[in-house]
Amino acid sequence: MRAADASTRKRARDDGDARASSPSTRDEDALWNEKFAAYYAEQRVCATTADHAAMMAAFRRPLPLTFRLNASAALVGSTLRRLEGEVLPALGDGRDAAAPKCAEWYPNRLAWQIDLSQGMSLKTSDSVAVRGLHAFLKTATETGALTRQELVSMIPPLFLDVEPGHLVMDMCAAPGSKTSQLLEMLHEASGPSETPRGVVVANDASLQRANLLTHQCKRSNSPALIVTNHQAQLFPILHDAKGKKLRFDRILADVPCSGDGTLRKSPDLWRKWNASSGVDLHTLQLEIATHALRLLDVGGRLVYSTCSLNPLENEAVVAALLKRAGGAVELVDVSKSLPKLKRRPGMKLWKVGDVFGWHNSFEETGTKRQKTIAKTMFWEASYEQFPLERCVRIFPHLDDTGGFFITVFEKKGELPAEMEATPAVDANTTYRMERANAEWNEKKRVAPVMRVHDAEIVKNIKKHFGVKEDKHLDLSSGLMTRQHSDLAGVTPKRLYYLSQGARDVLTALTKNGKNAGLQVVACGVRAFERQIVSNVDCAYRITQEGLGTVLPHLSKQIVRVRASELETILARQQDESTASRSTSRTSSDNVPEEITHEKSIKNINNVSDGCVILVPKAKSQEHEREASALAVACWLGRGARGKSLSVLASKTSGEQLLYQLRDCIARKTVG
Ligand SMILES: C[S@@+](CC[C@H](N)C(=O)[O-])C[C@H]1O[C@@H](n2cnc3c(N)ncnc32)[C@H](O)[C@@H]1O
Repeated sequence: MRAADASTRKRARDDGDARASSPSTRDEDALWNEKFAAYYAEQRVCATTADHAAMMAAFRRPLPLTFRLNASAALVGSTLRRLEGEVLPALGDGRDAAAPKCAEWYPNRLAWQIDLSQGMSLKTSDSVAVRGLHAFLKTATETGALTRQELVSMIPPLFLDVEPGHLVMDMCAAPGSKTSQLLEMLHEASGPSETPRGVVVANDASLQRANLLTHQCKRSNSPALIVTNHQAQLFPILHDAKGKKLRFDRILADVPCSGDGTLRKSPDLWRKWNASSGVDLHTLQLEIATHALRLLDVGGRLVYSTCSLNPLENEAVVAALLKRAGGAVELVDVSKSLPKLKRRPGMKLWKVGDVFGWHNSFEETGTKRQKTIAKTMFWEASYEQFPLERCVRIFPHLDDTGGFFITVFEKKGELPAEMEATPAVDANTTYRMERANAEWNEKKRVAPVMRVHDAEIVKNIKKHFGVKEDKHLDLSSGLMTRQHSDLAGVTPKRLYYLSQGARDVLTALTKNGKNAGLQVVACGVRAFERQIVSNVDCAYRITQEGLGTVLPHLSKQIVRVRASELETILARQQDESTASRSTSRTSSDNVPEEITHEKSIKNINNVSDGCVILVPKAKSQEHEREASALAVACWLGRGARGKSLSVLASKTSGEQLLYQLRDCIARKTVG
């Protein structure tokens, strides 16, 4: 056992004591826990006393505001220009914030860090620049262009190396910041006009948190998302119709943990932390990681991560897993990935301690304590063979972040039989899992898991919108609903589109060909919505959320308009005063008043009433993608004032689209 060096610990605290120089808005005395400092000095998570002191000092400083722009958003360029050109320069004089920093290790300048002056509230600040930042963050977040996320939390998905066809599982996913990042990666890798073949299954044991995740990830408008509610360590083993195991290519196990790396964000932890914090979850973490390896395909990657510093939740879990797997998995050396990320290697040696003190071995630990202390927590000589230095440790003083731990595994072969054996499940749970589909997915109707059986519904949509199907869009098998569409007289309210991978998971079975009992909270993207109007020959309209998926496949009901015409329509939705209505119209006016150019008039006369998609004219072929990303779903109807167009997108989406349209007009990419 290593001797605790009291003087080292004292120095660590003294060197790290930032209280004298800190502003007084936070209760600085509350930002310290002697036992925490001593525990980690003894564990030697930092190699030197000075490093330990720097870590402790950094933990006492508030965390900067951080966010990430969505890389797969077609107009990410315009969001970045707005950020770098308007929002950040306004903060420029240093009064409200230190100079904003772009995280250099994150691809394409998409991750940012802003250190607001202490005590400054985004919402209620007196500063116009800070309120401008708040408004930007709010709109961009609501429209899915941006995610507020801690920098360290952005690392695990980057190490997963996701490809478009991958079946991806996020085992402990709520509230979902990493899930949305994974979805973005799946879409970005697929290309602009293609639906990814793969899926991200986002699971969480808490139904309440799974619902929160659904809400967060709705902004991704992705047909490749399934949200489930299972204990990750009991997630059903899935099989296809031929009885072959359906395994995942990529798995993220961002497991529940003591969270002591988040002290900067959650100062309450200073008071709550004790030496048993890292002990309580070790066994669950190991069970979740073990099951992750069962669900993973050979050749696949598992990323295990925690926001804890504690080796009992980190290296001890990794080493026990490697031992169990007996050579079937290896640690991936990611030292060359994200080269600008400041990191430290994993620990090769650790100790087991809790509120009762340090324990030399499992056998020496009293029976009372053995209830919480597990054998797998203890370091063993056989672990020397494992390259645990390949684990990645992030400390708050390295790059002004929280603390974090990440490990990347690759499955090289089948697991040993005793590890492969599905965890013992009691009869109640088996019964519940078998009944789950009926209970969850039909009676409660919480998720759109029923196929649209009525072929007429699909045929009608395809005909009305001139849908050209291919491997990226297959409405006949990809549309799902919450209601049985095969019952007489039922026209489901909403139709959701699911990627091929999402459908494969949703229809998967148990080994014996029974219903796999997936408890599905949400899935797919809402693509069509019922809107029955007497003179319109299709009972469904396209939603703005679904446009990204279906637009590349439509040949009818698309209207090319001038960018200025679309600008007027969107400005009117925002009640902009310049967009005033003309008063001289009558019901005989056959063209909406915003459509004034000859060619646009011809185009709008070529579509039938009902749902139409307005797309601004691209200035050249190379700007077609930008123009398509500005497409707006509208309703073309007739009222007392003649023909009119109303925007179907929400007002917030309209605001973002209007900003992006104006950006494209200024850059002359649409006209
Ligand atoms: C560290 S948080 C995950 C954060 C998330 N990955 C993100 O980036 O937003 C851990 C999550 O695990 C969930 N959880 C706890 N026990 C679980 C279990 N046995 N199986 C699955 N999820 C569990 C919690 O509800 C919590 O949402």
